[in-house]
Amino acid sequence: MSAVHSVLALGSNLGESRDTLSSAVAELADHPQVRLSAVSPVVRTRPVGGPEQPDYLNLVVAIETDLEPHALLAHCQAVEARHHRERIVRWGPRTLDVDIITYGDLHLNDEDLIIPHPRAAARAFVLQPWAWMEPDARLDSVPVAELAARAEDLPGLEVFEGE
Ligand SMILES: Nc1ncnc2c1ncn2[C@@H]1O[C@H](COP(=O)(O)OP(=O)(O)OP(=O)(O)O)[C@@H](O)[C@H]1O
Ligand SMILES: Nc1nc2c(c(=O)[nH]1)N=C(CO)CN2
Repeated sequence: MSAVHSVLALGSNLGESRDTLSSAVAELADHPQVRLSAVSPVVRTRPVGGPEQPDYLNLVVAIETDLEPHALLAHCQAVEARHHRERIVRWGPRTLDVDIITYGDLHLNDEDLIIPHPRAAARAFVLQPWAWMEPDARLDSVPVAELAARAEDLPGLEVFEGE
């Protein structure tokens, strides 16, 4: 089977977020069945949902992978765990969050894994860095740049590094 193109979104708003994101990208790529193909600029974003909490740093990456979706989720969660990710409050602050946004054209709705990520289409903190990384990208056939322009959290987003 040929490798599948997948987009992952990373976020951090506790600890040394910039360093955490850099090591997380390296750790995601450090797998025999994962090849990193692109990394977006880093953006600083206002928290969407949840309690009052610090701003986030967010980025997205594109990978080519032979891992099947649940194995990829397990790999993402192992990387989160290495950064002492704890889930205390829904949408609350975290040292590291890694979400699977797309996995080829797959649509999946399992108890523990929904692809495309169900909230990605409304989140500028995912869509804008993705559109910068892959200007022709589409999510369910809608251009990602268009979705980003419509997202309510776009005004709070600024480039932190890389553009
Ligand atoms: N596409 C996906 N990527 C990552 N996790 C997913 C996905 N779909 C479902 N999940 C499930 O969501 C669970 C909760 O994830 P998590 O605690 O990271 O949510 P969250 O980051 O607080 O909120 P959100 O899902 O809105 O980003 C995970 O344990 C995982 O099983
Ligand atoms: N700005 C921003 N807001 C969020 C984020 C995030 O990564 N960035 N992640 C969330 C849960 O996944 C909830 N809210």
